[in-house]
Amino acid sequence: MTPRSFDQIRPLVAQHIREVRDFPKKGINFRDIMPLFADPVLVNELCIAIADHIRNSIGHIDAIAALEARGFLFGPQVAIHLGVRFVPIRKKGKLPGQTLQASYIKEYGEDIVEIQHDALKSGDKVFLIDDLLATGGTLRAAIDLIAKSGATVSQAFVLIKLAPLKGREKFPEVDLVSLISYDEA
Ligand SMILES: O=P(O)(O)OC[C@H]1O[C@H](OP(=O)(O)OP(=O)(O)O)[C@H](O)[C@@H]1O
Ligand SMILES: Nc1ncnc2[nH]cnc12
Repeated sequence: MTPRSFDQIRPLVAQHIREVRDFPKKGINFRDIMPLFADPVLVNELCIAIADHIRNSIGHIDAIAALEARGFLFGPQVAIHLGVRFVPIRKKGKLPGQTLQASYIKEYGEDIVEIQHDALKSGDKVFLIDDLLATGGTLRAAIDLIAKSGATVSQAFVLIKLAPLKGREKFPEVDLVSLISYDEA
C-alpha cells in the first residue's frame, strides 16, 4: 500500500482529537489524542506516513527519540518502520544508570527529563517526536539533552501545535513539522 501523505492523513487524525476544557487545571483546554487509538489502522498509517516523510525529506537518521509518555505512543513504531534505534527521553528518576538531565516549564507545570548518557553518540542524527507542542518547554529540554549527548536533531515532529502559545519560538534553530496546528490554545 502507498503511504498516505501528511495532507491526506491530517483530516482523518484531526477527527479523533477531543477537546477537554479545564483539564488538568482550570483554564487549560486539553487536546486528548487517546480517541485516535480506537482506530489502530489509522495509527499504523500515521506512523508509516511519518517514516515515509523521514525517508523522503530527511534521508539518513541514526535514531528516533521521543518523550514520555505520549511521544512513546508513536516514536517506537516509527523507529521500527525505519529500522533505526529508539531513544527514550523520560521524566526524572525512571531511567537506570548514568543520565543527563534538563529541567523545564510546560503549559501546566514544571518537570525534569533525562536521557541515558550513552543512548546517543557524537554526530548521531536524531528525529525527535512528541504528541503536542504547547509552550515549547518540553521540546526545548529534549533538544538540549540531545545536544548534550553530542547528537543533533535533524527535525522535530509533533502531531499537534497550539500556535497561540508560541512554543515554536523556544527552538528557532531546529526544523519543526506539525501535522495539525490549532489557532486557539
Ligand atoms: O510544550 P509544553 O508546554 O512543554 O507541553 C507539551 C508537553 O506536555 C505534555 O506532556 P506531559 O508532561 O503532560 O506528559 P505525558 O505525555 O506524560 O502526559 C505533552 O505530551 C508534551 O510533551
Ligand atoms: N493543552 C494541552 N493538551 C494536551 N496536552 C498538553 N500538554 C501541554 N498542553 C497540553
